[in-house]
Parts: sequence; C-alpha cells; structure tokens
Amino acid sequence: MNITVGSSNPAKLKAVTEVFPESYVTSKRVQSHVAAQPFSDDETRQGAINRAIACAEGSNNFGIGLEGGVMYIGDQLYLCNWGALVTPEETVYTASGARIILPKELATELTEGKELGYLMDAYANKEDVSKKEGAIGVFTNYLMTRQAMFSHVVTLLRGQWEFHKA
Ligand SMILES: O=P(O)(O)OP(=O)(O)OP(=O)(O)OC[C@H]1O[C@@H](n2cnc3c(O)ncnc32)[C@H](O)[C@@H]1O
Repeated sequence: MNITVGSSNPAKLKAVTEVFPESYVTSKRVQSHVAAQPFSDDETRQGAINRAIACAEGSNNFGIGLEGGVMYIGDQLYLCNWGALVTPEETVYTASGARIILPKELATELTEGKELGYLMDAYANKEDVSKKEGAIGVFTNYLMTRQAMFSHVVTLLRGQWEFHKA
C-alpha cells in the first residue's frame, strides 16, 4: 500500500517504514493546524489527525500524522505524542504514545512560549534532538528513543486498521 506521512522528521518516517516494511512510504509537508507547541492531549491528537487527513485527501493513499506535544496532569507537565492513520475511505484511527514527565525548568520555559525542540537541544547540548533520540531518549538515559516510541504508536494504528478490516 502507499502511505503518505505528514512530516519529514526522520524519527517519524523511520517509525512508519519499520511498521509498514512492505509499503511505499513518502513524506509530505502539511499543516497541523494546531499550535507549533501543542499543550494538551486534545490539541496534540488533533494535530496528528489534521496531518493524516491532509496526507490522504485527494489521493488513494493512506495518510499518517504523528504529533508531539505536552500536557498537564495536575501541576506536572508530561511529554505526550499522538498518531493518526486515515484510510483512502476516510476512516480515522488514533493512538497515543508513552508519556514521560518533564523537568520543572523545562515546564516553566514551555509555558513562557518556547518550543520543546529548541529547549531539548539546549538542555542536552546537542543538535536536532527532536529528529533523533527525542526528549524521551534523553530522559530515559537512551533506553527509549523517539523513533521506538513512534513505532509503538504506528503499531497501534496498524493493529486497529487490521482488526477493523478483518
Ligand atoms: O517536522 P515535524 O513533523 O513538525 O516534527 P517536530 O518534531 O518538529 O514537531 P512535533 O509537532 O512533533 O512537535 C512539536 C514541538 O515539540 C517538539 N518536540 C516534541 N516531541 C519532542 C521530543 O521528544 N524531543 C524534542 N522535541 C520534541 C518539536 O521539536 C516541536 O518543537
């Protein structure tokens, strides 16, 4: 099958090709139509859905959107991630990824309007953390990576689609 992913972020694209090895996967720049830094589960999930719909529409392809964000539980800020798969028949499947708490100092800067990608590079003293290990990599001592986390999300999407079409 043909899959269009609404991102050129390698951590996201590799996750999709890992879970759909038999498919032809391409990437397309699309709008998420949510804030550059989503701040709730709802907003992050909506960003993933919007990207997936934009990828699928006008084609016979499956669309996949993957979106990173943050969300509060009480007064603690967590990293959250959502994925959406849209079929050519326009059925939408969604799934979320593992959450991990973010340090208080990052939470303060995020609420001041800075983006997590920028903050993580400064925090880890590295470049393009969001395209590589991700915040989840840094804060798990690299036992987890952003690609592995998104692979899990994409597996949940594929599994739901297979269940419903069976
Ligand atoms: O190119 P796209 O697909 O937009 O990928 P992105 O990583 O830049 O964008 P996301 O929409 O997934 O994430 C929103 C913002 O949060 C940042 N972000 C999200 N998850 C992150 C992570 O695990 N590590 C570092 N930055 C992250 C990201 O860099 C953006 O600034």
